[in-house]
Amino acid sequence: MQTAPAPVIVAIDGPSGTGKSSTSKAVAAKLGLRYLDTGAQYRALTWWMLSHGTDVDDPAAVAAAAGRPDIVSGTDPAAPTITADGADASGPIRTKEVTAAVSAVSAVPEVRERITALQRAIATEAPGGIVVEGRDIGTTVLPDADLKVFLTASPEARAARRSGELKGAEATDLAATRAALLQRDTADSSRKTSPLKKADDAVEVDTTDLTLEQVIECVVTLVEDKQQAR
Ligand SMILES: Nc1ncnc2c1ncn2[C@@H]1O[C@H](COP(=O)(O)OP(=O)(O)OP(=O)(O)O)[C@@H](O)[C@H]1O
Ligand SMILES: Nc1ccn([C@H]2C[C@H](O)[C@@H](COP(=O)(O)O)O2)c(=O)n1
Repeated sequence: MQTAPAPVIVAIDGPSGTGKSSTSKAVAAKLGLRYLDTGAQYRALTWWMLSHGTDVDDPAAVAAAAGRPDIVSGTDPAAPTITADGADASGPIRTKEVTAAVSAVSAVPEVRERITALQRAIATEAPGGIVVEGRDIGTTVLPDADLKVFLTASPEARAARRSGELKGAEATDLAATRAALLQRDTADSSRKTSPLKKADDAVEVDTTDLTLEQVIECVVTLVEDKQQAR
């Protein structure tokens, strides 16, 4: 009788716009794994705080509200979902207001403690394995992951990619897009608790001159190599 392969845990980290979400979703779909977007969890909590009058610039107020909403992530890579107290947060979490506030909210230790516990529970319960993407997955959330990947890309490439997703005047303002993502990288890398950082044992993939399909293929091969080596 054949035994089912042991679940595989894949951690994908990197700065904003390096392709973590697109790559992770596609890799999970190809390999039959679950998928968790941890940035969406921090964004959903930020959205809930903004909608409930929490002063997101006051770490004490953020800490006090950190445990209040129920944040639930659906982990099907073909249709990931995110809700806060039952409300669909998938649209509102992509607004400029949430993007501008999420680094401050996610820097608060009580927020990280709560969201990290959620992430670990989801990863442990994933049947067959999971691809988890974020900033501190390989270093803090899942330090025993079977494979850790750290995606990078030049600021110019990342700004051009992000610009392609925006509409109207925002889409053409490459310099402003570049400045905003570098500002978020600086905040995420310099916070005290669990900053954005490459794990020592992560494989770094520079995606600047790679197509999305090439990056996906590269990560699928890395996962398959790990599975075969077990
Ligand atoms: N290698 C690539 N070549 C060209 N475009 C890409 C590549 N990888 C991703 N993209 C595009 O860049 C944009 C940003 O990608 P994605 O959202 O996956 O990045 P991310 O690292 O998850 O960003 P964030 O951390 O801000 O959520 C998307 O429009 C995506 O289609
Ligand atoms: N593991 C994580 C994931 C995300 N964050 C914070 C920092 C990001 O700026 C923000 C939004 O993430 P994105 O949707 O752009 O991937 O959430 C974090 O601190 N740790």
